[in-house]
Amino acid sequence: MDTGMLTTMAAWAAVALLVACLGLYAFLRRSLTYWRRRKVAFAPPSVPFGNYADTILGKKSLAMVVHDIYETHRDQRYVGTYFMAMPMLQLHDVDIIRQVFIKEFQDFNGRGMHYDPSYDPLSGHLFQLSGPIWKNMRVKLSPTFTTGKIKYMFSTIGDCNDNLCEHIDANLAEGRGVYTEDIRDLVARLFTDVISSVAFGIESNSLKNPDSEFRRMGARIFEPCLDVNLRHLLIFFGGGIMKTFSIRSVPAHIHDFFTRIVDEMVDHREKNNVERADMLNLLIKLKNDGFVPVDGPGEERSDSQDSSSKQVQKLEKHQIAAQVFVFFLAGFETTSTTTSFTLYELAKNPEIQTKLQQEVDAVLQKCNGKLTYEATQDMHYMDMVIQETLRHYPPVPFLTRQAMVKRQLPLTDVVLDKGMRLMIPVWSIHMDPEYWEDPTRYDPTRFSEEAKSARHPGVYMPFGDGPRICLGMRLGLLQVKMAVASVLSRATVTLAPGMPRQPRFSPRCVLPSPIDGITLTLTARS
Ligand code: HEM
Repeated sequence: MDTGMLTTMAAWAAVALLVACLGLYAFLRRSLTYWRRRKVAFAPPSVPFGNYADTILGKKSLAMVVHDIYETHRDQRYVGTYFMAMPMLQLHDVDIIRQVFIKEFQDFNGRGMHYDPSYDPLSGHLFQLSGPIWKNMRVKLSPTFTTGKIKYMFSTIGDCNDNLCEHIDANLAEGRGVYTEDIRDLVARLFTDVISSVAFGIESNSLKNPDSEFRRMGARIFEPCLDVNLRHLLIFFGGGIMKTFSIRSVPAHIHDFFTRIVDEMVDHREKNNVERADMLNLLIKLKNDGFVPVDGPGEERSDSQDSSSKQVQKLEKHQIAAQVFVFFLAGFETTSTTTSFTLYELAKNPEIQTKLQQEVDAVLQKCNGKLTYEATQDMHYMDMVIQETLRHYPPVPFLTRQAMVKRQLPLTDVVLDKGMRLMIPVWSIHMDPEYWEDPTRYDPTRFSEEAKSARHPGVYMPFGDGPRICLGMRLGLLQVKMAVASVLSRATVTLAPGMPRQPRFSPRCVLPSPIDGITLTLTARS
């Protein structure tokens, strides 16, 4: 080919590229007028990232960007935003939010998240599903989390907690009564042990071995770095992109690890008729029978027990892997964040810590020093302390819902297109002075029965609300209580030297991740 011809081709290619760029720019500009055309107040977007440039570029966490929008549009009941060119509506009015969560839930039952089990089997889990597939799965899984089933898992959780006590006692002895620990890492390892044991029936041994395979996988899933952050953002808002480029919810080595482990465990248990007090056992029942039996007259019944539909309700093996995966995902990061921030706040608030220690001591005394399930239910001040932590540091600082049909936004005349995503700024509402006096003050008395009943029920939602409320709430709270009680019964916590009094959060993490970790000094109690 001669040089003239090459030059002409390069020129045409440049023109084509320019036209494509201009076309894309015009498309984005037009898309970004969606809310203006509908006369809905909106946060001014920019090309190409809409309102989320800082999050996509890893400069600010999604929760902070959502919070900035909340702060600058505080007077609006809802505000239009754009994730790149995709319009979303951020809801500020707590009455509208409650209608969406509860009363008109049937039209908003999705989170708008990516899932496509055909090439990404682990995406087919409860958190990412929507519509009838979600409903069917939720009905099947609900009996796995009844009080009876949680009691059934209690001894397993207790064993992991005993390891925590041994670890603290050994370190206190070695440090002659005082030592310093990265609490966030410690409890992440503890809960990795708890969840791998109650979900998979595997002793991951992460407390003793920080380099265990389960701990490495868990740490990688939530690592505060740009590629993990982008993958999480795509799961929330970029399902189309994920499908087009066959991007999976987790990197290949994590996908392979979880699917292999579950395959091996299911085969092993079925061949050897092994029964264990864990979730995998219950999921295998769902695979073989289509339902898990309820425990007694006080337990929740579920549609999954309708024998006429047992055939359609049986789980496939890949669905077991996805559900076990979400229990792992949802089960250790949320509880670690809650436990470590509770201990952090107790370290900053010694009077609250002393009061809680007194309650723990009294309850432990009643059960001869060995924590029982019933004893954990007797710790009422502990409940208030944990609830206040969850107000300050909700592990899931924002929630999403999706309009499953074209319809009006409840209590307004705004028409939502089918598929429209709704953003609920949980953390901003938890910190709004309109609902919480002096919101930055850590004060568990906000959660006395009297104070709770005097408040609008929609201003506190660390576990979400309505039919999609966290399925593992009771299990999560139990884990946190047991870990906090174990620490406080043997040590008093204070901030380690250099630990800031105001945590700084990583801009590259969808879930709150303190940049400085949470390092505390533990001093043996006399
Ligand atoms: C302190 C601990 C925890 C917190 C703060 C928490 C918070 C949440 C939140 C905010 C949601 C979304 C709810 C909504 O959209 O309305 C959720 C969903 C979920 N959580 Fe938790 N969670 C915790 C512990 C756990 C544990 C221990 C498990 C299981 C082992 C678990 C399993 C789930 C599942 C399966 C869902 C999806 C429910 C659905 O979509 O139907 N969570 N959680």
